[in-house]
Amino acid sequence: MTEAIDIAVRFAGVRLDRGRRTILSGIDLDVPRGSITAVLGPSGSGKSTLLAALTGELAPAAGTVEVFGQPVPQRQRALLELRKSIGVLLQGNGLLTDLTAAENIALPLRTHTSLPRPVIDRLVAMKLHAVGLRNAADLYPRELSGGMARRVALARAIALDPPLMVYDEPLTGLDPIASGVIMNLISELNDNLGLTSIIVTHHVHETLPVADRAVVIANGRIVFAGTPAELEASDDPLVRQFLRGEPDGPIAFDSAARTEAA
Ligand SMILES: Nc1ncnc2c1ncn2[C@@H]1O[C@H](COP(=O)(O)OP(=O)(O)OP(=O)(O)O)[C@@H](O)[C@H]1O
Repeated sequence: MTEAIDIAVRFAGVRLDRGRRTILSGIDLDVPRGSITAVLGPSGSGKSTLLAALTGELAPAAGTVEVFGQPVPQRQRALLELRKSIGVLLQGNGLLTDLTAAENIALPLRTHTSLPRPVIDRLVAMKLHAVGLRNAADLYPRELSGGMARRVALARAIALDPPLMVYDEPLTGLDPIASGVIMNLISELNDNLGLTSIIVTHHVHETLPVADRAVVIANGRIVFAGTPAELEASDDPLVRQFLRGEPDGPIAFDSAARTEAA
């Protein structure tokens, strides 16, 4: 087996700019196939920007981003193909309010496949089962708790059986019990379906237990990459400041983040 086959996502010498501003630079990162990688960092550090490069929303100003050995394409058609292999769970869930849970999950199947209705119904039932919501098929988003809605969004994200899952702040707005359920599901789905998962979050303590690898972003670069145990043991002042959530230290919080926190 070649090395490329074992690597699901590779960033090599990547610089990411927003307008004239460089948000991240010198990004070298390998995400092993089958792993769960937690991407951690303070608000405004560039975690979502990193994801945008992975899904092709933002082209790197320098370096290369590869998904399953292929450079993330710039051309729209090739990009749409790539995106079918990446399941994305966004903070806001993005469920359509006038569709039931089952109809929301069926949407990507209807849009991207020509499978007959009974097959789609079957697949939707399987996805609902996978997230533990077999009985919620006919409920509308307004009838779901926050944790249930997140699970429906997760079922929709895996509808097309993408080999790579990307989670952007999957715990936002959830109480500790619902958070535990979601983290367990992310971990179970990764193992049972043979996925690779990248979780962008500032919920360090909830995420590290299910992660194989952790990456910390701060001050425009990767300041740590290793196992969760290595992260906990790190004596790097930047890492310690982030883990302890201290406002003062070597991490320079940008003004946008400061305004948000105020
Ligand atoms: N579309 C955009 N146009 C211009 N600047 C942007 C855009 N998106 C993000 N930024 C800026 O890039 C920086 C990094 O933002 P990003 O959202 O990637 O950080 P983050 O670590 O995901 O933050 P959070 O944890 O708050 O979601 C911020 O200073 C932000 O203001």
